Amino acid sequence: MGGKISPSMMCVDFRRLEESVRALERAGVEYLHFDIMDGHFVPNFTLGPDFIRSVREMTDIPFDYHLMVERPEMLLPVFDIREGDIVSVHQEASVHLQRTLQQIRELGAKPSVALNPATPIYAIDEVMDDIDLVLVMTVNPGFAGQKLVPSTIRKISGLKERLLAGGYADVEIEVDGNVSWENAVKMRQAGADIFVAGTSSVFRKGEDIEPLITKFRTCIG
Ligand SMILES: O=C(CO)[C@H](O)[C@H](O)COP(=O)(O)O
Repeated sequence: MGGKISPSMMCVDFRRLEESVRALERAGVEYLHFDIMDGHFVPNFTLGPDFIRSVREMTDIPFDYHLMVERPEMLLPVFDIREGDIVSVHQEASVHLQRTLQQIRELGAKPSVALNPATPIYAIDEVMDDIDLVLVMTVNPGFAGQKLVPSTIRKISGLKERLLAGGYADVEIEVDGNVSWENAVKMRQAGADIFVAGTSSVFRKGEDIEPLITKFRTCIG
């Protein structure tokens, strides 16, 4: 099975939101990635619950919530989280990480831990039974259009080996940050399963989304 695509909704042209969602549906993307930033955990503010709910009314594509916020457990109730959605919380931001992951599971969603580039993979050893995914940040979170942190490619392959050796082959690896055509190929070879596609690949000024998604699929096939 090929890699899955989760387009970064902070990179959409908001003036053409509905049109973009329709194009993503036609292109068959597996998820929509919502970058939720609180101005504390990361130095930026982005998508809030009202915006995300308005997209929920447009489509049945499963949502991929990426909470780049402090104390994510406080915010879980404000989002319309549904069965089959992904919810990622940062290891660095959640004091009671295991409890938060359980809360996500109880909502019927797939619990995921996100790791900043400087966070080692062993930081999630004690919650391996509580997760369906690991989100490896390949840039420092906060802004689109950044350059890849090169050591994160090695981190993806290290994580893949650790998952296989530990009996967690079903845990998927998602990658986010400068997932360009070239970087996506390297990330796929290293073991990534789900690719957050942003300004580096499928959201380019003046270009149609569908052919860009088709091209992106050839990189993660
Ligand atoms: O979470 C993010 C940054 O924190 C964005 O999803 C991502 O970086 C956007 O993609 P690109 O790097 O391709 O512009």
